[in-house]
Amino acid sequence: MAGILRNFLRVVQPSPTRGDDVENDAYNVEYSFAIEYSGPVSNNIPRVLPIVFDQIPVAAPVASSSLSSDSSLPVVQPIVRHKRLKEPKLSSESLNGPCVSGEGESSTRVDSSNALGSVTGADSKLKPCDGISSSKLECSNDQDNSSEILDCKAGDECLPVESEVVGGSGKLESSSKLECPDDQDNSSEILDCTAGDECMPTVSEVLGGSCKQESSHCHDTSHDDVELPNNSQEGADAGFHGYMNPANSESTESGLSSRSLSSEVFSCKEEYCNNEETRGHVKRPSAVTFLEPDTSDTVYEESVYSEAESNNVRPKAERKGKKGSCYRCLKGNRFTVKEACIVCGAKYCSNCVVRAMGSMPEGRKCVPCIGSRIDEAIRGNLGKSSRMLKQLLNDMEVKQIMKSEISCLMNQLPPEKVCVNGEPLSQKQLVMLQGCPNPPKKLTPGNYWYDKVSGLWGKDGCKPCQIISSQLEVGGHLKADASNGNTKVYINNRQITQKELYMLQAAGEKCEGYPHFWLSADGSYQEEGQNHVKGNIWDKKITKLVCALLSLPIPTDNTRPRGDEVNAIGYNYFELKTLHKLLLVGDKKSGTSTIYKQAKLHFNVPFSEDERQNIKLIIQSNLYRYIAILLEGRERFEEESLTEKWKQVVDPSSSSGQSDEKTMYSIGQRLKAFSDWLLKVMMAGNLEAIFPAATREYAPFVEELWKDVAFQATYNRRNELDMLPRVATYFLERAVEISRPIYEPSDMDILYAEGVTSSNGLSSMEFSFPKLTQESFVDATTDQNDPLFRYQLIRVHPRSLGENYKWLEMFEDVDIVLFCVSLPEYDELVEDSNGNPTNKMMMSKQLFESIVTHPRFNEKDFLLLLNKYDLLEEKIEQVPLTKCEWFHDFKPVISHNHNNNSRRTSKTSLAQYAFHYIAVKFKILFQDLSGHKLFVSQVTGLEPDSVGEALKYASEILKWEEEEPNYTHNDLSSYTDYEQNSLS
Ligand SMILES: Nc1nc2c(ncn2[C@@H]2O[C@H](COP(=O)(O)OP(=O)(O)OP(=O)(O)O)[C@@H](O)[C@H]2O)c(=O)[nH]1
Ligand SMILES: [Mg+2]
Repeated sequence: MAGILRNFLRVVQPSPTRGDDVENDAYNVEYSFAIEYSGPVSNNIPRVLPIVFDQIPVAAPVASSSLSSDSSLPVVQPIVRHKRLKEPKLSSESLNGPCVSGEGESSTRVDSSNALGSVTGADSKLKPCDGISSSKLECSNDQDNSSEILDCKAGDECLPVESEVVGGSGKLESSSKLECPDDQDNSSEILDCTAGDECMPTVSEVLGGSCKQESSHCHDTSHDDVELPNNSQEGADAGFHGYMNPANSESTESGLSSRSLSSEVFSCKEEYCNNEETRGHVKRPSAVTFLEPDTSDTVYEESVYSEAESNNVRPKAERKGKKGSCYRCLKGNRFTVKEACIVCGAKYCSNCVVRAMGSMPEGRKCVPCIGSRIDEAIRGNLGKSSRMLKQLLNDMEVKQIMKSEISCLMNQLPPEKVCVNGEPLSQKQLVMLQGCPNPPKKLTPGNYWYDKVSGLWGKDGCKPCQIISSQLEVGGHLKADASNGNTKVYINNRQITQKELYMLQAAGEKCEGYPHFWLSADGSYQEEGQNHVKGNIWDKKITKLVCALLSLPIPTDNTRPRGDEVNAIGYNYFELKTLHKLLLVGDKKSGTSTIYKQAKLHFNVPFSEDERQNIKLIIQSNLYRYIAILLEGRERFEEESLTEKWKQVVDPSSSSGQSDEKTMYSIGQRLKAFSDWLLKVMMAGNLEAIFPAATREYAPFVEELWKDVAFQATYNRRNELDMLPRVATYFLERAVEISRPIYEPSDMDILYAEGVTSSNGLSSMEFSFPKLTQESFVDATTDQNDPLFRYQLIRVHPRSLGENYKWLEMFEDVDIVLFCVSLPEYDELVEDSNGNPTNKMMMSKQLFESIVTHPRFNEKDFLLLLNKYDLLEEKIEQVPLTKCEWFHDFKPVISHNHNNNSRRTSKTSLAQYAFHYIAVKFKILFQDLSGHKLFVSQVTGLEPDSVGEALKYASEILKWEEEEPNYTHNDLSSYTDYEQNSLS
């Protein structure tokens, strides 16, 4: 048996005895098997005691706010040093951690009343570690239960690790061995903590909280010996776990690897615990510092900081390196992708981010910033992970970090910084506000007004921006001038703004005589002093549309409070939806309505039954218009033919010499009567008035016409009819089917149909991108592929913008403008307002300039949609781009190799050249007008994917804008997916 095992398992004997032949010994290993012991039972047999996990002391994070308020909790009082200490050595021999000797978790209470901030105990005292060489720090436990805080002989100024304060006695040697001899007899456990092993909290352990128990093993003062083998593995070699402890990769730091989550809050890492401030990081006031050993044994307490206070002082990053470089390694430039600390703003490159931020228990904060308040300016970015993190960590870790970033106590909004109706909120009120079914979105510090009765909510001095749950007991009394209205019309005692007045008027309220209204949360309203409800403003569709256009809030299903839910504590920020507004605008026939409809179909935003019925009637009306154009053409063709015939009759050389009144374009009596009537109606401009009502009645004529030879002959020459739009062919091919009463328009019919969206010039829809699958989570370019991110696409026709585009003001809060230009219009003419023929591209350019320079659109993002690319490809071969004066210098260098194979390529490239050229022209124009960068996308409105990608691109731009602090320019340009069709 042993022989067989020997063959399989070549075991090298661990320690060959002196004099033996090592070579032979390697094959002389004997294997023994356990056999049942039947001898006498002795008390001396060593037993492994079961570990009761509940009794293992755990270092838990203590909220600073609770520390300050609860005097029963032990607090280490801060001590400010007098003298600047010597710069420490950053070598494996440097000693960074002071040791706090304590008895055990029961005896290591820190008394907040202790003037010296020392550890309490019968004979608490602080003293430096005497007689320790620069490479060795020994901290022995005191048998008499006294606690000692030992400082380093080497003069290193150190902060105590909280876990050490809790009870760490140890001996630290240059070999990174930490020995903790315990003189107590009752200690019976030997726990070896291997750095990077169980003592090393991984992200998931830390976040899961499991590491607390394990790491606390290392600090249990009852342990005899704690050994930490040297872990000098560098950087990437150390892997992710190595990253979690910066010390592991750069210096030997005993004790660090055994720190729990809470210990990281008061961490004492190589960079932070010595005198050297974190590179690029202005160190926040030390909670506890120690005097140099040679000055005195006495430690002075001078600080007035409480921990909570110090937490409120937000550290600011100071750049040590050149502009754009990483704050830690000082390498890189502004193109280097970096992650920013949400507190101090220090930015770290991908090599340094995990080292600088550790396990990120409070999200993306560099270690010294843990426990500090976030920069309020970037509150909106909390929980939005960056691509860098997704590349460095796995998706679960990223999710957990983002969750902690959003939900950890320290990152919550300070209640006193939110004033509602002039009064700062209490913690309870803030929780109530954020925990209600419909809380304010993106709440940041500031002054707000809240109409408790209707639920209207807005920033002080501004129109309402949301309808939140009503009847919440938060803030003071609503003031009449809360929203700075000047209309003399009041709602619930607040003078409303002009936009709200428009909304009331849209709802049918004349508002004559400056009335005062009571508006309740469900939308019902009545005039003050009258006892009957006048109506419900939300019942009318028009009110909602007007609100959407004026950026006024409309109620959601959650608006009404539901008793117990109002007071619910805890809220999930992930569930807050963000609505981004996209304004789609372009000159006439640029293709905006096609893009709008395509978006509806692409994102499965259904057309209601009513809408479908309307669309059906529009398509049928359009059909009669196309037929009328053809019939008009038929008349012309008939006349031309007759003239031709007469010419032949009078021509003596003609063989027949006979003529009749009929040509191939002549139609029968019945159809002629119909044709005459239809043309008369069209000339009188009554087509839209008579149809669609007459559609059913005249359907038989359509069928008859379509079968008629003369009509078919005309149809074959349809390209000669300027009035007939290209899209007419699509419908005329199915004229008989469409004219029938049972006709139901398909999605394609809706897409091609003219006039579906332009009846009032305004349309609006909401959509979101499809949810990501689990696998694509990490690879996803953004988080926006999440149904929680919602977008509102508002399409507006320029004719609805009024004189001098004054109604553009209604769209002041859109997030991005999608400006649509029809590419093939470069040679087309249209009459301008003075009746002069003008190039359509120049008209588009004019409209573009007007919108870009509109004061309300100064800072807006613009995405230029260069539409109808398919038509450009066709046209550019026939008509030079230089037909448009603006494009006079278009001189592409095209290969002259015109053999058959290269024909297709050269055609494509000419259109591509033209597209890029036009894009650049607009970019330069935009840069001149606004000083900003114009984004450009190539679109073919009739292709669903093309529109989908353009909208995706718009969403990416919005995302970049939001994440700008985290992304550098370099990062933005790496979205190569979109660069194929888009110019950024
Ligand atoms: N071939 C092609 N035709 C397009 C494309 N986009 C729009 N069209 C057609 O262009 C015509 C005008 O498009 P619309 O979407 O109605 O243009 P608009 O901006 O709404 O203009 P108004 O009708 O004045 O409101 C329609 O017949 C569309 O079918 C495209 O990408 N390719
Ligand atoms: Mg249209």
